[in-house]
Amino acid sequence: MKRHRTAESAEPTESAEPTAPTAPAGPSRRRVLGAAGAAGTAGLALGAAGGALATSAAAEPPTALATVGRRRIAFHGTHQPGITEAAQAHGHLLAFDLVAGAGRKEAAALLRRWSRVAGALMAGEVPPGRLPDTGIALDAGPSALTVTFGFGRTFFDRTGLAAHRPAALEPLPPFSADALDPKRSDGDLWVQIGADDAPVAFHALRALQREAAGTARVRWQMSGFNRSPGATAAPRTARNLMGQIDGTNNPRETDEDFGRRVFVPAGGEPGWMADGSYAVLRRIRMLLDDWERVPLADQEKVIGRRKSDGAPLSAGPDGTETTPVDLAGRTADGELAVAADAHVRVTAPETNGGAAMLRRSFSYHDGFRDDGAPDAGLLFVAWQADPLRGFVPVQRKLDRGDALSRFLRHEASALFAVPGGAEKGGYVGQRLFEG
Ligand SMILES: C=CC1=C(C)c2cc3[nH]c(cc4nc(cc5[nH]c(cc1n2)c(C)c5CCC(=O)O)C(CCC(=O)O)=C4C)c(C)c3C=C
Ligand SMILES: [Fe+2]
Repeated sequence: MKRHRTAESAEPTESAEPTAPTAPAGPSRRRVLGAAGAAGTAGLALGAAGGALATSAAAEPPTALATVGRRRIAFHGTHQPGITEAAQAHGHLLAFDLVAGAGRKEAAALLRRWSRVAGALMAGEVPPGRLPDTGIALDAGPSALTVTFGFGRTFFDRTGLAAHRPAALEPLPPFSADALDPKRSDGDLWVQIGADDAPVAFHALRALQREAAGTARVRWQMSGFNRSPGATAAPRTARNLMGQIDGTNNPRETDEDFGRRVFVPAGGEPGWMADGSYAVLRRIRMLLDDWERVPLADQEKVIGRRKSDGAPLSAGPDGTETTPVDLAGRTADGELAVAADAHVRVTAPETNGGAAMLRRSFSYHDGFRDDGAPDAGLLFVAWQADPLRGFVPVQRKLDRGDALSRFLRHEASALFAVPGGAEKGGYVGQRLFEG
């Protein structure tokens, strides 16, 4: 009988193949469940709580996982996971602050524990931990889980590592449209979790939070979502909560300059950030009540693309999402086809001295505000080798005159240094702590 891919059993498919094998050799969650009651394996692996959870399961070999559960992404590698892969259906973004008395040694130990836990979780295994596993993700495969770790500006002072702080972590400049909540901004440490299954994502969140106890405390947490795999007939670019296809003109891994735009080069400063990247996070609330009153043709002018299929307004009726935008294109009346303040014109690399970033965002909905408006929008996450040559110039330009900005409120902001990936047997940030 088929089993899903685990560290012990490989059943590769194109989408399930990790780019590199993961190190932890913990028991597969489904294998543990299937073997419950047999030779006490489950009790050993899960502790008392997990063993109790598993006793009702039949001692049968696990059946094949459905597509969503099978997909496994490697934890170890040149870059951390969660940057270049398509954003998953469920995401959690969390910032932690070190607790009083926790310094460099404690932080390094935490990153070591977090890396072990993340590697196991991403392989679909029961994570090692100081407490018995919660069992939240029992039965499920890896489900494309990724866990990504970053360091905020304040981390370096608190750990005596100020001399190693990247210059790129200078605070972002203020923008006129900012209405930032400091309690939901910044932070010493950042964890980005994504998975195509909601319990798998929450399981990771709890496992990582529990490992932090005594060293770091959650400062803020935001949860988001994207379309579930399989919801469309074929994989499509995501839509945001304004209904637009969003992500079309992202840099592609096949672009000649992709690596240079997104990742810090070897030989870059500081040395420990080689192969790392900088993540800018903005919680951007959408004024959906206002937006939804705007007629379709005007909504399309705001962006510069058709809503139905994402084709640029500079293309004719046969244009598609992938038709290149012609910023000089004119309508029959001689007007610019993509308006002077259209979002795609204002943000295009051509109008920003080549500035580009990889956008990998999650939508969010956190209920309703006192006035009845949805508290909903975009957890905008932008990846770049240098925020001063990616996010900052583009946001400055948006601030000065972008048709979309009047429907948006930037409510939280953070910037994190995300080091390169961990080697097998190593941990994220090792070069910072030990280099
Ligand atoms: C500072 C950078 C950006 C912010 C903030 C931002 C917010 C934001 N964008 C959309 C919707 C769309 N953005 C699109 C394209 C696009 N956006 C940015 C940058 C920021 N967006 C860039 C660099 C680009 C690509 C420009 C290009 O090269 O053509 C699009 C069009 C489709 C696409 O290419 O992705 C949409 C739609 C929202 C809703 C939003 C804040 C909530
Ligand atoms: Fe945008």
